[in-house]
Amino acid sequence: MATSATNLRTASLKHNLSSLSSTNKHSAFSLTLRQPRRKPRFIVLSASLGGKPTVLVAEKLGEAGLSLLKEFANVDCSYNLSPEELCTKISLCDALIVRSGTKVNRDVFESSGGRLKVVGRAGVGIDNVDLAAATEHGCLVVNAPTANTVAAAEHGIALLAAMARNVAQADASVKAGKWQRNKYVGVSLVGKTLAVMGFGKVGSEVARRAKGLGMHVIAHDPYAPADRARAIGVDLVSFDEAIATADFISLHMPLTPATSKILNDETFAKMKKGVRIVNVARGGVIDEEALVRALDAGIVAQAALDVFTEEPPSQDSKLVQHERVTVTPHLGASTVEAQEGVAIEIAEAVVGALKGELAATAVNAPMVPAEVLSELKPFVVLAEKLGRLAVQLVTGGSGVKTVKVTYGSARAPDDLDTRLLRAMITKGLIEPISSVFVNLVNADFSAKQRGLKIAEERVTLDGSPESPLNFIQVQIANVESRFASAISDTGDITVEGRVKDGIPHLTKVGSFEVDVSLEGSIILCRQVDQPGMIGRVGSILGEENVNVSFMSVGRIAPRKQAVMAIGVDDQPKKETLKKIGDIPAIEEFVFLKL
Ligand SMILES: NC(=O)c1ccc[n+]([C@@H]2O[C@H](COP(=O)([O-])OP(=O)(O)OC[C@H]3O[C@@H](n4cnc5c(N)ncnc54)[C@H](O)[C@@H]3O)[C@@H](O)[C@H]2O)c1
Ligand SMILES: O=C(O)[C@H](O)COP(=O)(O)O
Repeated sequence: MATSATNLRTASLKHNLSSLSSTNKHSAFSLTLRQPRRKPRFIVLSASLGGKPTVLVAEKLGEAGLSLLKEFANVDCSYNLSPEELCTKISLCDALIVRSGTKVNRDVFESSGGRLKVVGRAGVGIDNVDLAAATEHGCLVVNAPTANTVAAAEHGIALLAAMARNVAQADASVKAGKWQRNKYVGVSLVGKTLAVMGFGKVGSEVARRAKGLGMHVIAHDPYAPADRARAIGVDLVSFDEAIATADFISLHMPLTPATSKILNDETFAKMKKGVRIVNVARGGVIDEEALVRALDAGIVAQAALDVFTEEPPSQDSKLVQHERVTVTPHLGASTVEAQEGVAIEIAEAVVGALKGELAATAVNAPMVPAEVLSELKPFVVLAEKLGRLAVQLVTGGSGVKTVKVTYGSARAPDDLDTRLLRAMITKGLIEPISSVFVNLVNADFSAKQRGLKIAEERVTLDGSPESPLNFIQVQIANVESRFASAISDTGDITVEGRVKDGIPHLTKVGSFEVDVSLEGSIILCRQVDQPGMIGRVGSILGEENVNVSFMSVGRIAPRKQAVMAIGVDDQPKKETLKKIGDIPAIEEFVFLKL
């Protein structure tokens, strides 16, 4: 077997391993442990002793939700509070409910003096809530992820049609006393190709509706199951094919490091001249300055935008003022029906959390006693990072649907509870590709919702059962990889890791053994093994001031193919990665964020 023949040599260039904590924005919440045979509970209100808890509703909430809240709590509806006013009020509140317009930052949690126990986000995105601060202050955050899906999809379709027929521009013109019938000739939707970018809850509803309008719908979503797309007559295609063939592009992916400014000068240049763009996802997925350039160059004929990098955008924004751009003030979720639904969903979640019940829409997780965490903590970090790595290696195929996790342990099967580890692998697999937040409470629910099946297998090893685990292996079946060497003999994307001296390490990629600590980010290169490779890559990174934390090379045999794993503290620039790719002996490489 390739692995047993692998000759592992590790060039440890620099050890900067002081912190075990993961650097991604959600990981601070991932350390929720299930205590065996005990039902986990969220924090229970202490401030409500002897009376009803107080819920501050800081943005308008549907009546049905308010009624539910009032049955259980004193409800203070105070809208348009300044940051200072919010901080003053919060010390008297046990829960806070907001939409996207209120910044719930660290100051809010600090000002609460420990009384604030639950923040409810009446909607999907929680970009406006400081999750790290919430968890540090023992405050649970819950959201309402499903009730506004249809509203967002309908708004996408409304913008699509309004844009194609110049509705907003023509309306303004008539109101200004003009009658410009020739100026506002539109384009038809029927028979045109719509590319839905992000085929999740909202994207698939948009696709369904666009089919009804007679459009030819394609979709790009590397993680969506092909059968779900097929079921509504949509072809899943690559990113390049989607943007190059579309007459209309509608964006429905979450804002993640991978999707940030995914529409930029380079990608606009690949689009059909005269393409029309709709964005009801998040402003940050478009490079807004590049969009203005593409509009002025005639590449993009029109755009219709509900969301902006900064909200509200500045009044003199060239994009907002552009005559071929239609804008709305983040109205995707704003229908009477959606807001009633969201209000009920969030009120139930907040009341449940105040009672100490588990919430399926919990975004973070409760703090747990340190002694419970201590044994599994490094494996929890390892599990999440392996999930993150594995999903970032996927490029296509039938979607991420089947994941096999193998735990190698010397402990008896009932002496190792893997639910936390499975939850963290699920978190790692789902979060980089969606707007869903996963923790121990909602992991299985989130996986099921996405049609993701996680099969677990235990391999009982000889040796001392002192450590709970020897290794964790994560395999994704029926997918293609953007790093072909990550596919092992079984045909699956395979990554394996171990904990060494308390630090999680990546120890196997595909059939290649490597050894790199799972911190910062990782570059994987497949190369023809030869002298000087570590030095060449190391000096390119050094010249660009990218700090290398670890480097190792796993090879099948001397001078044959090898995989080099390089841990880096900083994100290399595109040009730096290109220089590495340009080294003749390097056959493929990939940059992965942990
Ligand atoms: N304008 C509004 O008021 C409004 C309302 C609701 C949702 N939203 C936004 O719409 C977006 C979608 O929400 P949702 O509820 O459908 O989320 P979702 O998680 O159900 O769907 C997101 C989809 O994007 C896919 N995806 C991830 N990375 C991708 C990539 N690089 N390329 C292509 N696809 C990728 C995921 O696989 C997933 O299927 C989110 O950004 C959400 O915040 C906006
Ligand atoms: O994230 C969401 O749910 C949407 O963007 C809607 O945000 P809103 O509740 O502020 O309208």
